[in-house]
Amino acid sequence: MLQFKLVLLGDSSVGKSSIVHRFVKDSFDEFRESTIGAAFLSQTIKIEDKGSQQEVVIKFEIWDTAGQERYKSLAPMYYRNANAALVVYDVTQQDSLAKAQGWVNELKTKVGEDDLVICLVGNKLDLCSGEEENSSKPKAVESSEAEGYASEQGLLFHEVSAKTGEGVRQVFQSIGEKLYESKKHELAASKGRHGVGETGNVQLQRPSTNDATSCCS
Ligand SMILES: Nc1nc2c(ncn2[C@@H]2O[C@H](COP(=O)(O)OP(=O)(O)OP(=O)(O)O)[C@@H](O)[C@H]2O)c(=O)[nH]1
Repeated sequence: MLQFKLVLLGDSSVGKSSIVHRFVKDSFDEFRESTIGAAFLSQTIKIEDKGSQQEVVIKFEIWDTAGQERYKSLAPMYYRNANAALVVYDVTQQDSLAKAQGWVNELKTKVGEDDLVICLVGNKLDLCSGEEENSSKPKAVESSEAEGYASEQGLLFHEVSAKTGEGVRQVFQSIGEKLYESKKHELAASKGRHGVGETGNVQLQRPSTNDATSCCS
């Protein structure tokens, strides 16, 4: 089993916790409370090795950070040593894309582009479907704008709804596949350099906090 550390970043209320809860527990809460500090959850997925067509199990150790401004200084503690980052914005709030872009810049400066898979995620797609008359809102961030930015920056890009579940699994699946491919290349390169293979479980960076379950929203 491969283990990867993943962090969620983004403005308050964009739906970071809701995306994680949809992925880990397949549930959604209309009245979710804002996260305090950060929350930790984990989930495994299976991906297919394209060469051998064998299934590979990937475990994500997920740090869901608090988006409120007063917790901003804590974020480096959670993105340090991360293998992947989900940078989330709300498709109905243009400002939230600017905040997401700020996080992308910070990650690229502080963690480095080669060490981190970054996925830009536009959430709350259901609000723009026009199906729910009472809650429906105009789409403030066009897909082409966010997608163009993501491709310029070399990021993965997805639009999702934590409420309906649309697209959520694909986010983690595509991150898992990308991390697995880079891990394979890394192992092949190290095998070439040292003339020896690596077998068994591969442990990647772990969260630096001792008690992973101590802080929850
Ligand atoms: N309609 C709709 N509402 C959503 C969706 N995702 C989240 N919400 C709602 O948006 C609000 C904020 O969601 P959270 O998941 O707490 O947002 P967050 O980004 O974790 O917020 P912080 O913890 O403050 O950083 C909650 O009321 C959710 O029910 C979605 O996909 N569609």
